[in-house]
Amino acid sequence: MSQLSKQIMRLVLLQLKVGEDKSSNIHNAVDKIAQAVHEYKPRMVTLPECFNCPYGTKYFRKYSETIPDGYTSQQLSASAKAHGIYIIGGTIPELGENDRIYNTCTIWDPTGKLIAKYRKMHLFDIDIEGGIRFKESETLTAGTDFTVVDVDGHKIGVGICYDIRFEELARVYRNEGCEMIIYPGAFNMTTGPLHWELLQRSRANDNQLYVVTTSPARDENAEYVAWGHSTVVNPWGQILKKATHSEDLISVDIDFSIVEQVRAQIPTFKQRRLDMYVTTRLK
Ligand SMILES: NC(=O)CC(=O)C(=O)O
Repeated sequence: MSQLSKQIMRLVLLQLKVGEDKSSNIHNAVDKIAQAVHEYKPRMVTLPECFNCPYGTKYFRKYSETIPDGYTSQQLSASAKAHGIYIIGGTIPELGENDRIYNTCTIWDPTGKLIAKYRKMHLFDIDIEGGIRFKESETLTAGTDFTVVDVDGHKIGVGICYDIRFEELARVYRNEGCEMIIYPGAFNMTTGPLHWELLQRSRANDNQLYVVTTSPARDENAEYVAWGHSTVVNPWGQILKKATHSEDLISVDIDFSIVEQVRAQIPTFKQRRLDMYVTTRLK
């Protein structure tokens, strides 16, 4: 598969329609991955949060699967191998140890091997008056591990949706040397217009790295209506590409040399006053 240079990586974001038919959701993802490869020859493809299952607590257990031997994992592994690409496998409800359910992202290398998985660390429990109430913790368990993968010498951190609100997680990834953070995510019609873009640009600017989000497409008839607008933000905090709210496929060439450029020109990381930020004050 094409690799433009060590510094440039072609990425395709797949903003997919998701409905109640699990098999169609999975096969749509597999077909769209093939289409993306045919049209753009990417090195990496990213999928949305909950791409095989509607986003809702009542669905998670029913749609859950073990990783890596469940059907969805097998399909992603086969796609990564057939096309010789990395796949950031959005998320699926994972049936884990002790019958617990996690919201989990799987990451596949071009041989079809599962190189990492990430379980959503901050569960989406909110209650906005006149807006939206959602409580992932009714059915999900929070993850406890950070996930960094190395792709062609570039470190990429993984978070999921609500995780983007926590600057500490992004900072951990920056401290680990990440040049990009990928967040599969499904914001909604209340928080999407308010915060989706703001948070992506904030995390990118705070940490001087690329931020990539991949959302399900909007379905006005679903119980949870996703905001859409999968996005790529560069380390300057500028939006490079943004999808609409419908099913969409966007391709972008990531230039990792920009990371170095921004960090050299605005060296905030080195200028931090770690002597002043006493941890108790941050609590
Ligand atoms: N769905 C999420 O996890 C997060 C979200 O919609 C928000 O933070 O807003």
